[in-house]
Amino acid sequence: MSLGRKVTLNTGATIPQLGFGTWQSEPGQVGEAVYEALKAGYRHLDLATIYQNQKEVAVGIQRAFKDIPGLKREDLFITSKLWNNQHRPEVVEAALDECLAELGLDYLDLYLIHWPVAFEKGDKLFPTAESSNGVVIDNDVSLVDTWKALLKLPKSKVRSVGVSNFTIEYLEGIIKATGVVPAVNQIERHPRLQQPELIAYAKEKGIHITAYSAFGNNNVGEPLLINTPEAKKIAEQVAKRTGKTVTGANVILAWSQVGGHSVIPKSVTPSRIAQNFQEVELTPEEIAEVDALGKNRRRFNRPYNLYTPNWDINVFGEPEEQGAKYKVNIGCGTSLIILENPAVNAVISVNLYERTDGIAPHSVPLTTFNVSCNCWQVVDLTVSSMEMSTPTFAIYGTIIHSLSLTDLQIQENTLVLVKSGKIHSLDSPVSTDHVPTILRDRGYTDPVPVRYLERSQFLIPGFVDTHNHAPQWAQRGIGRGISLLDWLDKVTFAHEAKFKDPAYARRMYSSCVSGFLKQGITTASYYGSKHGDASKILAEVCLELGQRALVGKCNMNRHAPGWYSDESAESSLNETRDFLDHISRLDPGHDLVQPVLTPRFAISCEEHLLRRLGDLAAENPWMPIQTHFNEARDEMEFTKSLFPGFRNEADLYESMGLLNSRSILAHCIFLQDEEMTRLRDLGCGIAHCPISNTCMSVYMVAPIREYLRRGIKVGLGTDSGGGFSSSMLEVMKHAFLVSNARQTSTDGKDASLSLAECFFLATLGGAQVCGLGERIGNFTVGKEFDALVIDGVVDDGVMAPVEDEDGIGIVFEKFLMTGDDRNIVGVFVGGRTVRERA
Ligand SMILES: Nc1nc2[nH]cnc2c(=O)[nH]1
Repeated sequence: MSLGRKVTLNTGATIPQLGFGTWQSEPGQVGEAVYEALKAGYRHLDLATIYQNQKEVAVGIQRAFKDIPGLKREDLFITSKLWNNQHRPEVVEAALDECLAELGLDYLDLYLIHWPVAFEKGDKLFPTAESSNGVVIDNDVSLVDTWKALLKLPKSKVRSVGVSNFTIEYLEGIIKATGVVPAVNQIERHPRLQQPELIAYAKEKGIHITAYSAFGNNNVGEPLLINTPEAKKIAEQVAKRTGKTVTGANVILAWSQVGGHSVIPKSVTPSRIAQNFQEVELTPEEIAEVDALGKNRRRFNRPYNLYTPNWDINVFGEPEEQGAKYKVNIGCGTSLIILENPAVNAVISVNLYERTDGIAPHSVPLTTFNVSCNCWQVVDLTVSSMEMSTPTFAIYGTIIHSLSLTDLQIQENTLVLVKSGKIHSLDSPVSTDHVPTILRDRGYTDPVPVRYLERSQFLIPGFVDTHNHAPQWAQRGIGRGISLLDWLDKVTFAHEAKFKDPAYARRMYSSCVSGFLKQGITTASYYGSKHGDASKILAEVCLELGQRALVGKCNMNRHAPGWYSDESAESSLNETRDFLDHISRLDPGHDLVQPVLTPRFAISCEEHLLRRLGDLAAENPWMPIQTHFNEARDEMEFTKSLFPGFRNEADLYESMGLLNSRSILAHCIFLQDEEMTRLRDLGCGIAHCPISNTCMSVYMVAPIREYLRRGIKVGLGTDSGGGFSSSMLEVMKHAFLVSNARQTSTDGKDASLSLAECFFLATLGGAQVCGLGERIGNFTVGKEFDALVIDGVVDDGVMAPVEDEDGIGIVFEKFLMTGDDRNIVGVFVGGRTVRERA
């Protein structure tokens, strides 16, 4: 029998590792074969439009539904593939519809881009021109274009999307451009083409690998791998060891799944279909014997010079493909350098153009610089999207931002000019007629792209989340109404422990960071898990997706289960140092990502560890520090019992060298008078997290008005997962609500926070708490352009409707109180668009 193993994709769907393939299964046989496979127990079917047999496959599936008791659509995992003449974005959904119609299905479990090669769009599966004997390549549509189109496909029609025959370079390109990691890469893989680099890359990114041509290929006159004497010998050994009938095919199929991959053998012979399903497990020695079959590397499926009609394109970058005319058009960050006025040995001027649409270079040069050159050349440069210089552009419309706690500015008819990621100038009010003159006055003779906001739109600074536990992304909403320490023990540690697995970490962090960006959080101060490696991945994901972030490896060497605790103070420190080095190498200027020292809280750190972290803080006088501080009564009492020699938590952390103007102190519910004075004098910041504070066993309200009155810096935090919401709009509302409760409980002494004050705390206040007040938080000239385009009128939103008589102040209030991420239609970080709602 099959071992019935399934693995989880990065979309959360599960895929059976042993599947059934239909490539090269003739119509007339394939329907029967699929039916036999389903009867034998296969539940994963691999199909494709180009196999031209899907209508018959459909018959086999329907017959199986009738004959196999209890078999339902949701029991099957069905993959199909977009063919090469369907890459143009405008035809992708229609192609899927056609595929579903052929199969008689409502949805696919997985839809793949079959090849990183686009053919001319149209009815012909292999379009050819009279002038050549090869297929017509359409190199004006890029992989990024097609991938984006797949990402837009409705979930109702396809559950997961992925790619096939993609190299690392192509995967990198589409991930960098969209931030979305394909669920699957289906590749030729067998002992003679093991592809270790691609496998390692996929593991790190959380991409599942499905192997096709696992037995080799019988089109080329070479024996299938399963029929080689070596495979047969291993099969005999396994048969002897297990007492089962074992074929070479069983051996190769078992080998193919090592590492969690899936494999899709094809057969139309019922006995073989059934025998392939009799799975075996190999010992490490047997696996090594199969590995050894790979001595003579062989790729069987290379379109250039192998397929008929020929594909004149270099897909895998292998020596055999060097003569190909075309290279794959990846799309992301592919820029053209066009040399102007070239002269031998002269310094010449170069314009770097961004290729924005995959069709033609954008007409606006991103930047101009000089190089020495001694020949004519046009160079194709590949630059990652983050490395690419940010374009100059302007936005015209209403801007809303805070200059201070009490000064909210609503400025209509404003022109914001953004250059090199920063706010170059801000003119207000100006009429649209004057925009060209202003840009000329600023020295722009070439056209600068200007985005004119619509009447329902306005610009606000990006939100700053001062307290966020990235590894709690999947546990949001779990475990309310219990005490903090119980919640950590019963819910949280087990969730965070999963980040030991880098593939899980990458998958979860990609989802988390893009989820926060979508909600307008352009800066987050993240606690990682205790794992240094996973925390590095978190920082990498922030960089890749373009989010500004403080990222910390959580220090915790006691009062947590052994399976989720740093081994010792020393190992905790070593891992932290290694983590800091890594981040400094990743982003040496801390332009986007910087490390933050993160002792979880005093309960989880021995005194020695706290002191040594204090030393690290002193050695790195720029580095922020974050911890939980006076969050709950049980936590405070336990801390006191562990550190009886200190008057309070402020005294404790200050003595350890962890309290200064770089400290971000989460919660601060119960501060003694002396502590408030110390926080103010030392310039510490408070991360106010009203959602989690009101979700535990006790309803806790931090006296924010008092802190503000005393001049202590305050920002807002989602505290996502302790807080159930990852939306700063929700946090602002809660901040208002709990301040209202506080107003009542203090008989009006602590006035509630106004909406404008909450907005300040979510933007500039948060930036100040994170030590970024000079760089972001509002639209002061010279600051980096971290901004959100808000639209009060979106088709699919639920914000209170904007009425004709509503002034912009009312629209803003409606957005803060009733809007959500659907109203956030554009997100910029450092002048780069990191999110755009279609
Ligand atoms: N809210 C919250 N408080 C903590 N104190 C220590 N760890 C945590 C945590 O993960 N969340």
